Amino acid sequence: MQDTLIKICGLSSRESIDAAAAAGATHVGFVHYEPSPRHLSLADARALSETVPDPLLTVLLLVSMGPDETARAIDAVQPDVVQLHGAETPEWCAALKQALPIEIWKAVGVRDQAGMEHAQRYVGAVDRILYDAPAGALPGGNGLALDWSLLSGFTHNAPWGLAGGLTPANVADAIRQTKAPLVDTSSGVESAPGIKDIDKIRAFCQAARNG
Ligand SMILES: O=C(O)c1ccccc1NCC(=O)[C@H](O)[C@H](O)COP(=O)(O)O
Repeated sequence: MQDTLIKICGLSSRESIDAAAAAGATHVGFVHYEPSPRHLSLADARALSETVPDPLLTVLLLVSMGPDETARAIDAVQPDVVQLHGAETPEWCAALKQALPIEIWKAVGVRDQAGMEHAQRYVGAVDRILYDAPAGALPGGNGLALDWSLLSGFTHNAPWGLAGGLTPANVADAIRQTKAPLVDTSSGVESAPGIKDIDKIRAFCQAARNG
């Protein structure tokens, strides 16, 4: 069986990137969304992404940005993946996927079975669907979990991942229950909003690898 992919999101320091790399994470996420405590300017996201060691992949998070702004952000940061975390439609995602040689992921907040069905509109339009809790104070990164039982018996027709409220204490259980091929965390490895905790990053990666 393939190892679970591990994304640590909302990083803002070289130290946390190095910790994620050393702990075996596969992806690191940079949030470009001004209301977020994890917001990075495009210049800061670019500077940090240049410090990301191979084979760690960089994910740029954008929220409901227009075409020109999106193109500017991607051009500035040069990520491996763009994670769209707002109201982006399947059509918009598909157009972006066609235009760019990088992966496009769509985060979708799901509350119930109908939400899971609705999310399937993105199959074929993106490279991965990331199932998250419904938006809270922020579109994502709220530390809220979705109902994992929605995923446990679900037939997936596209690559996917699990986000929302994952912590070092619950990630192994989440993987066992849902069989998620990728897990994503942000607030679960922080000591305060926007402040990553190196020990929690290590513990999360270890628990996910053993899950
Ligand atoms: O982290 C943010 O501040 C953020 C802001 C706007 C859109 C998305 C954001 N974060 C996304 C993530 O960190 C994760 O993909 C996901 O939502 C899990 O977050 P968490 O529940 O905190 O682990």
